[in-house]
Amino acid sequence: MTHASCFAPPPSPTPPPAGAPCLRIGLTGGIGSGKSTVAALWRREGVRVIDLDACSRAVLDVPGDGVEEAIARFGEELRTPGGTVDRVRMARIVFADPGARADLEQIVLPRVHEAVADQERAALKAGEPLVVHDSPLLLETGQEQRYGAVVGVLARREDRIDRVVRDRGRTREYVESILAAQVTDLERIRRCDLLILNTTGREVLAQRALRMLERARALASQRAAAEVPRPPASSSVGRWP
Ligand SMILES: CC(C)(COP(=O)(O)OP(=O)(O)OC[C@H]1O[C@@H](n2cnc3c(N)ncnc32)[C@H](O)[C@@H]1O)[C@@H](O)C(=O)NCCC(=O)NCCS
Ligand SMILES: Nc1ncnc2c1ncn2[C@@H]1O[C@H](COP(=O)(O)OP(=O)(O)OP(=O)(O)O)[C@@H](O)[C@H]1O
Repeated sequence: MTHASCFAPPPSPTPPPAGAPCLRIGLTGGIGSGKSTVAALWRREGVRVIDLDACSRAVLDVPGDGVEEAIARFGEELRTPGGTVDRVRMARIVFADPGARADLEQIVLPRVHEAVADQERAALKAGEPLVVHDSPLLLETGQEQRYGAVVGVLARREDRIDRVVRDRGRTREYVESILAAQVTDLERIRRCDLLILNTTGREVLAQRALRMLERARALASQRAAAEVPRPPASSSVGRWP
């Protein structure tokens, strides 16, 4: 697994630093699972959500040192006329080659980490009681111990493929190449504290998302109050509703 080396978790368990937002919840899920939809619903409830995919996109979509490092590694032919990185070509390269993907992660993930830390500081300054990380690679990068609760979103493989093809105009092959780079659903079930099943329509998803927000908040509060570290993955099996 290449992710961990460039996005190494801090020593665990990590108590929040003095004055830090007291609760931190992780929201994760594979491509097209509905994680951003859940994040949007939580935002509408007034929760501060930090979007790690957005932080990641900002590295390659804004001309600057991240773009230059990526171009130096992958070649001038990936530079767009606007001076950013051609994401479609980059996706073709890195989702076909784990070594290339590891190189890109070495460039992007430390910058994502910095952007997240900045946003956490802003949340702290604003006195937010809760921060959610919408973090697609939370499990792949072994970050569970940083969170009071980890919520996973699951959906059927075929629904996920159909939705990304339909809503983002990408090919089935693109989605499948990304699915192969992410942890399996079984692994998500094993390692998340709570799961949201996105297996029907948007209305049901909205109800489940709101219910799960309260459960996650309660679990994180409970652990914080008891100063109980998050248990290792094996003991979270079977804890989903
Ligand atoms: C390869 C890139 C340019 C492709 O861009 P594109 O616009 O096609 O995809 P987008 O970023 O919207 O991601 C699409 C899906 O792939 C997932 N994904 C992105 N990077 C990775 C990765 N390294 N491993 C597994 N899944 C990934 C995303 O979570 C999302 O579900 C881009 O995904 C990227 O820069 N990835 C490396 C940085 C990274 O690991 N980001 C993950 C979030 S911190
Ligand atoms: N229950 C649902 N019914 C219909 N469409 C849905 C449902 N849930 C999500 N979608 C749609 O499926 C697509 C994927 O959802 P979303 O963007 O929330 O997934 P994601 O997990 O954030 O994906 P990614 O990690 O690739 O960004 C979106 O276009 C979203 O509007």
